[in-house]
Amino acid sequence: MTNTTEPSVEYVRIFDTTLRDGEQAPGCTMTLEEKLEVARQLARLNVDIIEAGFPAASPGDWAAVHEIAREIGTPDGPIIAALARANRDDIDKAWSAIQPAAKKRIHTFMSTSDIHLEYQFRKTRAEALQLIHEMVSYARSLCEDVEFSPMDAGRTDPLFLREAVAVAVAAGATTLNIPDTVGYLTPDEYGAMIRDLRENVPGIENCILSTHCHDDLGMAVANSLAGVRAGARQVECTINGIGERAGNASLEEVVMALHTRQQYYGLRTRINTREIARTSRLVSSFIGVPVPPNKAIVGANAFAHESGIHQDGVLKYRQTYEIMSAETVGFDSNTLVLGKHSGRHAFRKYLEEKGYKLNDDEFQHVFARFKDLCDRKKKVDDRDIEALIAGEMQHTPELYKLDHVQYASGVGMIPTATVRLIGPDGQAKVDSAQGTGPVDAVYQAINRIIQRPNELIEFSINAITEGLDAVAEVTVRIREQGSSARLSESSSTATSLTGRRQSQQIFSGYGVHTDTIVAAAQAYMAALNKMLAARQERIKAEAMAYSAGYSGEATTLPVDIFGGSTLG
Ligand SMILES: CC(=O)SCCNC(=O)CCNC(=O)[C@H](O)C(C)(C)COP(=O)(O)OP(=O)(O)OC[C@H]1O[C@@H](n2cnc3c(N)ncnc32)[C@H](O)[C@@H]1OP(=O)(O)O
Ligand SMILES: CC(C)C(=O)C(=O)O
Ligand SMILES: [Mg+2]
Repeated sequence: MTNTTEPSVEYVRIFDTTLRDGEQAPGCTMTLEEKLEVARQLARLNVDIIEAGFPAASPGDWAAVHEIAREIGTPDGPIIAALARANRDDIDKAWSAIQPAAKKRIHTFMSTSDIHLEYQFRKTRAEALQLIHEMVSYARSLCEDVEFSPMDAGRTDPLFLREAVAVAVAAGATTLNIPDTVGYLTPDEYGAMIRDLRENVPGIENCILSTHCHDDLGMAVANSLAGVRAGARQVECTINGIGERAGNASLEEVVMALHTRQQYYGLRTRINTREIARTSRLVSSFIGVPVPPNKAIVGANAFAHESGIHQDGVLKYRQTYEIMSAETVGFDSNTLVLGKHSGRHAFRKYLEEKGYKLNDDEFQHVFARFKDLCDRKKKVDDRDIEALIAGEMQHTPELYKLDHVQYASGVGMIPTATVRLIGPDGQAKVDSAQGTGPVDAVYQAINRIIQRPNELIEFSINAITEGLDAVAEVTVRIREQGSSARLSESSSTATSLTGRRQSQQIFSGYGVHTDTIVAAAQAYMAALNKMLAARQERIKAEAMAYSAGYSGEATTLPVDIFGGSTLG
């Protein structure tokens, strides 16, 4: 007898059928190499039994089972099982395929529900019992570890189910797997079915009872756990819950329920839970079926918190909103996702982790802009936040504030824009202009208000993130025109007072917004504000120099430093 058939109240065997029932799901077929890789990972996960396939289905299936038995079925490795219908040929193929494994199991099955017997098999109950007896005996004559499944047990007359299971036990089955093949039962019913068999089938106490639940009504995991509560000590399940139709009980959910609620179930598995996430990713990538984000245990959101209240709680004490840790199932850590529902605690923590040092004002300002961005953009990621902070870090003196921008442009239209700026005196100034395009129109309208001649020497636009709601990042560089000032960006005002002609100063500005034209307007305003602030500084410095007795040529005339009457 193998170790899996030793009775143990404490221990639940995990029978993984990803490579058999899982692979039966439409679109989930795997190549031999992929199956082998999954089997390697299942061994790392430490499952007790790998159902490697259905060798009679095709030569390819036989070869895959054989290869898995050879490589993975080591003495310390899992039991390698193969499925066979209740006929000699299938059983022979299963048996030959698992030969290389140190620990082998033949899993044979036969329907017991009236609906299957009458319509699919065209057999009487008596004929079915006879077949079960013959084929389990035959399998047992080959292999000491034989599992029998009464297919569609969930819809089988309970008294006949007792009889069928009793026949299989008498014929030498060591594991009795009770499938709810069509996912019809509720947890109460499934648990009662297992309990009934446990209490009424002679000899069952020497066998392992097993669950095999399908998810047609979304109850596969709950049913499996009800079976365990009723005495089952093997659970058949699949990675990510893949399998026929709506799938099987998901391995990760069953295992983590037993792990997390250990006190409730009083049971353990041998699974190395830290391998769960990796196994899930591997299977998902091979079958090309993504794991839904809200999938329990392995979904991208399973350990992610976006809402501010939850983030605040988790930051203060993790268990406030987590019943298990992400690390336990093999993720690096839980995540605090920054988004529309995030609060200041999480945003501050994020900035700290990224090494940003913002003072309180900057923080409040960036946070407000972040929330504003979240309202306009579905997914705000690191790059968006970097852009927001870069914008904040510009420290541009906002002499003129962009208060309103509106534009109209399109085929057959003359691009037109209206802008409203709040000036240094707090007064709103509105103007409109036409341009060669919407950006040009906006810039012309701004120029009409500020009236500070400048040359646009660089305009670059970049989509920071992907998608239609991407954030646009605009950088502009302008050069002041018509001023007698000839200062390089790095030169000091004192140097200018020497009257030496130097390269004209260049000012850059940066804007970020989901509306490209608004980002362009912000960038231009940032550059203009820098230009005006620099001019203001120069005027102040010259005034100080004159009052201190300087008598050389003036570079800037101290008239209205902001507006249109400024002399150049
Ligand atoms: C609930 C489950 O998951 S059951 C497992 C399902 N898995 C598969 O079906 C694996 C992939 N299957 C296959 O490749 C093919 O169906 C094969 C190779 C197994 C059989 O193919 P075919 O011989 O062409 O038969 P087909 O699939 O059309 O019909 C199934 C036959 O098996 C019989 N059968 C089904 N289950 C069993 C069983 N447990 N014991 C004995 N016979 C069975 C059916 O009655 C039918 O027999 P019939 O031809 O005498 O009517
Ligand atoms: C072959 C059996 C165990 C099965 O997959 C089912 O009945 O769902
Ligand atoms: Mg099944």
